[in-house]
Amino acid sequence: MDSNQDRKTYTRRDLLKLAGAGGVGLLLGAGGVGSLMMNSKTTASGSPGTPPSASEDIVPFYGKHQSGIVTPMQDFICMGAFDLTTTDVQAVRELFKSWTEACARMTAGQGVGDESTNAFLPPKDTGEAIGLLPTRLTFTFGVGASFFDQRFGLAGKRPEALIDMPRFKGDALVDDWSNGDVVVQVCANDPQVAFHGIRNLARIARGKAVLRWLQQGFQRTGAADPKGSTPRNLLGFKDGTNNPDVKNASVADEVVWVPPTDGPAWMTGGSYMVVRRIRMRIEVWDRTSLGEQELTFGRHRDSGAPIGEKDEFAKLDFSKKDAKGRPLIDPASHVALAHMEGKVQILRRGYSYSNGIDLKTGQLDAGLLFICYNRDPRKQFVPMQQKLAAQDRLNEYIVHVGSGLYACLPGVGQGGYIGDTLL
Ligand SMILES: C=CC1=C(C)c2cc3[nH]c(cc4nc(cc5[nH]c(cc1n2)c(C)c5CCC(=O)O)C(CCC(=O)O)=C4C)c(C)c3C=C
Ligand SMILES: [Fe+2]
Repeated sequence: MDSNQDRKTYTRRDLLKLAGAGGVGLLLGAGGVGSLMMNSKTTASGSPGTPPSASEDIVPFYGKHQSGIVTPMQDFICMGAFDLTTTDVQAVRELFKSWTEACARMTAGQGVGDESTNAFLPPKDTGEAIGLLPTRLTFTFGVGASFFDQRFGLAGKRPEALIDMPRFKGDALVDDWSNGDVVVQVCANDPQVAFHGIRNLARIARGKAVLRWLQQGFQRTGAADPKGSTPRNLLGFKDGTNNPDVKNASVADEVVWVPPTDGPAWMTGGSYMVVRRIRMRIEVWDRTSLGEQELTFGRHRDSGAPIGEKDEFAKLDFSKKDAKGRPLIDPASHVALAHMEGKVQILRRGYSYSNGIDLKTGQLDAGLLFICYNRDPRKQFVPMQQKLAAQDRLNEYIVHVGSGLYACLPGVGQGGYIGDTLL
């Protein structure tokens, strides 16, 4: 590494401005952003005790609702479920307090805990996010049905909507990839920042909780698609086109947030998160004709438009017929069924995953980490999935292998902690 001679000192804000203008590449040689940031006046983000980085990289952790639900999707996810190993509810409360503190710091671009200077102790922060911006890091916590079993004396507080998920036709669920006492969805625009988030939560949990399952996921990055068009799933189709517009608060209230009238009171402002790990039979799909693929979804692959239309956002009109009088959008297509006659909506927030290959078959182990939020899964996700599981043309190409339903806690106020309305 060269010396600091002749190096102009840039603030983080300077750097972000240049990045926005596309100037960083011109300004920096192979030493790149990291070296410049480490030598700049501001200490590297991620090192304990440093000031927060530029606001555009921060999604506030504290608020009425948890972030990571209606806030815009980031490019990467690292999601895991923990099983509690303690049976002491006070220890769970302490864990949730420690997690809150760590999340508030990490989302603000700081490391976990105070700076570690004792060479004889392991550092408090694991270090892989030192020098990295928080890249809109969010943490979203939920508790599963097992959180309300006899261990913590919370059985009376289990929400009625937190049902045991029914078995759906075709399910091939693996227990190791399902359920869990506490789920944490960690999203960021950098995979290492997201991984650092969940890794440090697991570290803090030592002696109180262990990871039961973990799944990383991705979508196209902002760098590859600066316009931010609808991302494509691994079957090549635009996925998310007809998601409800939750920027509109009344839509979010209708579809996502638990109102006081639904109860229990501690869930007001929370939501229910459904996770389905859905493996895709990619090799079969890749041998399927374009016509069949489009028939399966009810949309054109390249434009994302409903069959017979040109515009991705054209209204789905199931009454339209072709020259032979057959519906343009097949009634057994994915969108025709998932549309639920326009009466039921969910907020989808899924990511593609790729876990290498299945060593037994040599086939790709890849698919969709399907995540959705809804106000009451008994009225939204469950009837929708029942219909899809029974009739969807897409079922030929997918299999559900993991599942979880979680009560997503309300947001945390300053000075509060995750789950403080429940614990
Ligand atoms: C039970 C809910 C749903 C599951 C499970 C699900 C799996 C799944 N979906 C795709 C790809 C697409 N889904 C699309 C639309 C769509 N999907 C659901 C629900 C589930 N999908 C809904 C509610 C909708 C919107 C229906 C509407 O009213 O228009 C689309 C089309 C584009 C879009 O609107 O997003 C695609 C593509 C896959 C690959 C998959 C399982 C692997
Ligand atoms: Fe779908």
